Amino acid sequence: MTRPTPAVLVLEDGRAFHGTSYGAEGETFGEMVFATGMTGYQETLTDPSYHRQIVAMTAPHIGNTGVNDEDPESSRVWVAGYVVREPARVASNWRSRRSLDDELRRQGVVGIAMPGTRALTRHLRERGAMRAGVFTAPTAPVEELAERVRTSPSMVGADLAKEVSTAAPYVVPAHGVKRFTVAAIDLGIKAMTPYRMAERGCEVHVLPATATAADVLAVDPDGVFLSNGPGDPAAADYAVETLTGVLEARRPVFGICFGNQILGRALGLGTYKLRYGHRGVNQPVQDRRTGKVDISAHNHGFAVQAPLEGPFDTPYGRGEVSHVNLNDDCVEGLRLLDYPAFSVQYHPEAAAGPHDAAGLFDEFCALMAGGATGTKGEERRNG
Ligand SMILES: NC(=O)CC[C@H](N)C(=O)O
Repeated sequence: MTRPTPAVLVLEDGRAFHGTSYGAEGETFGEMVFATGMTGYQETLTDPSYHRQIVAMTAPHIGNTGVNDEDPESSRVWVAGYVVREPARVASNWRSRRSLDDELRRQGVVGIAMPGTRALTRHLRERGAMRAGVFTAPTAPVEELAERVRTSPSMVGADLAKEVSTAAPYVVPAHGVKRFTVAAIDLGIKAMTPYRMAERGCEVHVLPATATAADVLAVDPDGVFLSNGPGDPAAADYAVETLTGVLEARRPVFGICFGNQILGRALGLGTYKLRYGHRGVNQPVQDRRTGKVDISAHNHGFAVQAPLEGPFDTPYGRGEVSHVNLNDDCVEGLRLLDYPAFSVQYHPEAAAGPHDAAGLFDEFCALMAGGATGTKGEERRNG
């Protein structure tokens, strides 16, 4: 048996964790984040929102069910690096096609298996988000590697949606009878999202991140959807501009995660970086209209700054914070009261994850069925 290759994870503050190489060998840099889901490592790895992030899994065994060809959320692994405690020695599942180790190697994803994932998570919770590097077979001392980590790009100010978005538009057909046309702006969309809309009779026209309002309106959509995506929402002015054009045209709008942040910005709200973000499948979110709590899937490092108490003014009438996270009171949803638009900071498409919030897609359909308050709705009602 060959000896495992040593590897080291180095944080920008100089803290280092030793282990062995997992996946491809080499070196990689990114923002260090931890994900707490006990299941769904394939969906995590292929979520474009993790672009340029090194993801540590807090669940201690990863790879147990191998890799299948059905669960990926996109055509490739997006994480910049992968940190696990103990890789499964045997992959066992009827859908498994290959081991996770092989898949990471095939896709050139550098990772580390190390005993310290719990210590790492506690460190990030105490010190906050920071950059990191994974180095296999390292030859330089840790302090030198930390110096290199400190010269790698920061997540604050990073405009990444364009790097993961589709190059060309495509259409996901409605399942069964078509009820609505949706224009979905792909800022890093996950495969499950158009699927959830298609199951509800939506024909989904997925458009590149740089689509203009004119491109969106050319689809003549009943509703416009803004997806999740990587990077700092404060850097995505083009998406805010497109959404502003859509809002001026008074089409119904629904946004998820990055989409929630972009809607917030279009309403004149700011965004900020959370201390260490929410990534996992058991975050409690309360719908403030009903008091109902959903257990929900999350992946966000930024959040919208909005007044929690009472409606606030926006260029499109009154808005309110519709959902809050019960762990930290962070804004988890926005809703306009005088215009058919809403968004959530979490993932109702939830694969993997709880399905408590799947009804939000029905709410979007109900908004589209009600028609826009503007031209298209009027036309439908009159014609
Ligand atoms: N999943 C997402 O859409 C993430 C949005 C944004 N990149 C954040 O980290 O907050």
